[in-house]
Order: sequence, then C-alpha cells, then structure tokens
Amino acid sequence: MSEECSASSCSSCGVSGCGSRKAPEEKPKTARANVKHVIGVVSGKGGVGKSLVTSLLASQMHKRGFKVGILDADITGPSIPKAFGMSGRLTADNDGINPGMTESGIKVMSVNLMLPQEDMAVAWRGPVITGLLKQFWEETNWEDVDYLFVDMPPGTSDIFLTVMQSFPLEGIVTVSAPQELVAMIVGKAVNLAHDMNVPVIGLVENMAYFKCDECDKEHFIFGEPQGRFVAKRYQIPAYSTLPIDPEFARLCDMGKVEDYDVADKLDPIIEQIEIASRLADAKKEGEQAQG
Ligand SMILES: Nc1ncnc2c1ncn2[C@@H]1O[C@H](COP(=O)(O)OP(=O)(O)OP(=O)(O)O)[C@@H](O)[C@H]1O
Repeated sequence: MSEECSASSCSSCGVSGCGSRKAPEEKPKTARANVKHVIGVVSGKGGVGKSLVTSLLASQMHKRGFKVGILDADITGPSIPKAFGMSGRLTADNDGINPGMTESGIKVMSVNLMLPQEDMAVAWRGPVITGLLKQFWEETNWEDVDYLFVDMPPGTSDIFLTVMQSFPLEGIVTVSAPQELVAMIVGKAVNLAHDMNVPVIGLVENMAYFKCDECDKEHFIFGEPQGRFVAKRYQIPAYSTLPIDPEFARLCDMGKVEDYDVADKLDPIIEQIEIASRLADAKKEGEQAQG
C-alpha cells in the first residue's frame, strides 16, 4: 500500500518510515541498477533555459522510443513539474519513492512533487539538500530507464559538486544564453566538469535568435551567436541553437512542454548523447568480459 510523501513534515520527504529506512546496502534492490545512462544538464547561470532544454531533450528521447526519467536536482528552483503540467504528491512503498509521471510517460522526481503547495519556498541548508538529492538517486523506484536527465542547479555551488560526485554522470550538456559573459561563466562549469572527469557532450545556445513570423528571417538580437566558438574553445563535440520563441514560455506555463515541436534543432546533441551511451555500453561490456 502506497503512502503519501510530505516534505513539510520531515527534512527530506517525510514519508512515514522513510527517515528510518535502512542503509542502501540493506535494501533489497536499488532502482539505480536499472538506470542505464545518466546525463546532466548544466548552466553557469540561472534563467538561461536549462530546465527547458532538460525537458526538450527528455521529450525528444522519449519520442525516439526510449524510457526516460528526469531528476530535478534544482531543489531551490524546481521548474520541471510545472513545465510538464504535473501536480499531486508522490507516493512511497517499502522499495522506495515512486516517481511522478508526465502525460506521455516520462518519470519525474522533483521536490515540487513533495510540497503541499507548488509555491512553497525551499529554504534548506546545503547538507539537507545534499541528503535529499542522494535519496532521489538511491531511493527512487526508477525501474527501467534508458536515459535519466538530471536538471542541475545553476552555477558551480556545493550542490552542483554533490551531483557531479554522487551521480554516475555519463556526460553533461551545458546551456548558455548568447551573451559573452554567460559563455565565460559556462566555461567555468565546463572546466570543473573536466576536472571531475565528466565529459561535456554538448552545448546548447538558447535564445540565440528570433525568427520573424512576417518575413521568416532570423534576427540575431544579441549579436552573432558565440556558442560555436565557445564549443570549439572547450572542445565540446556537439552544438545546437534554440530561438527565442514565445511558444516555449506559453507551453511551459500551460504545462505542455511535451507538445513543443523542436524539429531537428537538438539533433546534434541527441546524436552525441547516443554516441556517448554506445561508448559507455561498449566499455561496460568490455569490463564484464574481462571478468
Ligand atoms: N528560447 C526561449 N524562448 C522563450 N522563452 C524561453 C526560452 N528559453 C527559456 N524560456 C523561458 O525562460 C524562463 C526560464 O527558463 P528555464 O526555467 O528553463 O531556465 P533555467 O536556466 O532552468 O533557470 P533556473 O536555473 O533559474 O531554474 C521560462 O519561463 C522559460 O519558458
């Protein structure tokens, strides 16, 4: 029998018995074993469209027939449930916490699915957030997931470091807005990822241009996009641009982000994610063959 989670009654999820749940090694099985590939989506700065890109990548992978999950690690600014129009509270059972499910079937774990009201502020200190994130990873009943996308907190805070250190990230996709300053900040995240041995798979330059309905011309409002040069500078193998599109904001507000037709705009990133996964699978098979 499932019971409801409530973050208001406990520093983490508050499910009765949850706080005294046994240590991971004593649990029958963590869902972790069935999550095949974990991809982080990062940005050096807030508000550049990281959650939007996470949602679009997850939706695209799901449309390609993969089983997909999103772990919303942006604990103090969670926006994934709203973008997918999810409400209601999570449930838990003896095996762990059951993730929420989007309309199309993407699994989602987010603190906003634990709060009594979606506008309730999360003013928790770092160690509490760190504990919650580890719980999200270790104690969620993800079951079979081909690709788990982690919407990381913006910047390079201690929470960012926790995710980088505790989650088996196969690679990260970094999101930038067109201003050079933001690109420079992205460079910090990229350098940190390199230091932590996590490959940077792709760079998405969001809000790179605006396409006029009338003349069908692309206007580069913030000047010529710098992302291609940034990608080259940091040896990031895939690069995509997304336009400023009021439809994004409209669909996110309506909770219908899955309905956005991103066409082939993110294909270079998606192809690179698939290449990274194939490499990781081959590496695992090689290690298993060696015993
Ligand atoms: N290309 C775009 N065109 C129009 N609106 C956009 C675009 N990208 C993002 N937005 C809007 O900007 C807002 C911020 O986007 P989003 O939440 O994805 O940013 P974020 O980087 O995840 O922010 P934070 O890290 O602070 O949570 C949202 O309302 C989103 O709909």
